[in-house]
Amino acid sequence: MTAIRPLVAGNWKMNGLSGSLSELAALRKRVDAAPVPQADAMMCPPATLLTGARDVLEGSSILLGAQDCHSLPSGAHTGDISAEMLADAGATAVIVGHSERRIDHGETDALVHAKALAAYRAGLTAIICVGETEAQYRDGKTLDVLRSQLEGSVPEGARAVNTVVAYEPVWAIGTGLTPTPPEVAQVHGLIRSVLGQRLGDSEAGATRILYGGSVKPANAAELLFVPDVNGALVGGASLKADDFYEILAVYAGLPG
Ligand SMILES: O=C[C@H](O)COP(=O)(O)O
Repeated sequence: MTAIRPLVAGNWKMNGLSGSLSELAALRKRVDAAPVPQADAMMCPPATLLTGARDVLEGSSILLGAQDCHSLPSGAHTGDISAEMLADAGATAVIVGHSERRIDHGETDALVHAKALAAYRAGLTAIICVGETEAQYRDGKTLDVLRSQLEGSVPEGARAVNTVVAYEPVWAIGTGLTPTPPEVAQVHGLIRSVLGQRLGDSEAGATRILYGGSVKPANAAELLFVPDVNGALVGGASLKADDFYEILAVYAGLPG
C-alpha cells in the first residue's frame, strides 16, 4: 500500500468578511515562500467568500473547499446552495455532516449521505464528518456511534479519490480538549475498518481520515502522527494564517 498523502483542511465556519481574505493571502504567501510538498492544504471559507478566495488562491497549491451543500442540483430552495454552485464558484471539495450542521439543523445520516452523493455528482470531494457527543463519549458509546454514522453517511460508491472522512469528537470542537493519541488511534482504526467493510480494503486503505477538534500548532504533531490519522480538519486555528501554516508545517520534516 502506498503512503496516504495527508490533507490539512481549514474550516472558517461562519467567520469572515471580505477583509478576511487578507488572512488567506497571508497564508498563500507563507505557502508560496516555504511550500510543504508532503501534504495538501485546503481552506473552506463561508460561501460568500468562495469566489474572492478563488481569486486570492489562483495559481496557488492551496485548495478551495466549501462548508455545506444542498442535495439537489437546483430548484426552489431559498437560501440553499447546491454542490454545482460551489464547483462553479471554484470549490473542489465540500464538508458534509459537520456536527454543527447535524446539531443546529437536525441533519440526519441519510441527509449527509445524500449531500455526499451531491458532491460526487458535481465533481467535488466529499469531506464527511462523524463524531460522538460528550455524553456518548462518557457512556463509552463512541465506537458504536461512529459505526452507525459511517454506515448511514458514507455512500457505498465512495472512493478514496473523492472522499475524505473527518473524525471530530463534538466535545473537542472549540473547547481546547482533545482525545488522547491512543483514543484517536483506536477510533481512526475503527473508521478504516468500517470503511473496509463498506468500500473494500483497497479503497479504505487509501482514504484520508482526518482528525478535527481543537487542533493547534502546539498539539498538531502529537495528533497528526497517530496511526491512521491522515491530516486535520482545523476550525479556530485556521482563521490565523500563521497558526494554520504551522499546523501544515508539521509534515515538512517528512520525505516529500
Ligand atoms: O471543522 C472544524 C472543527 O469543528 C474543529 O474546530 P476547532 O479546531 O475550532 O476545534
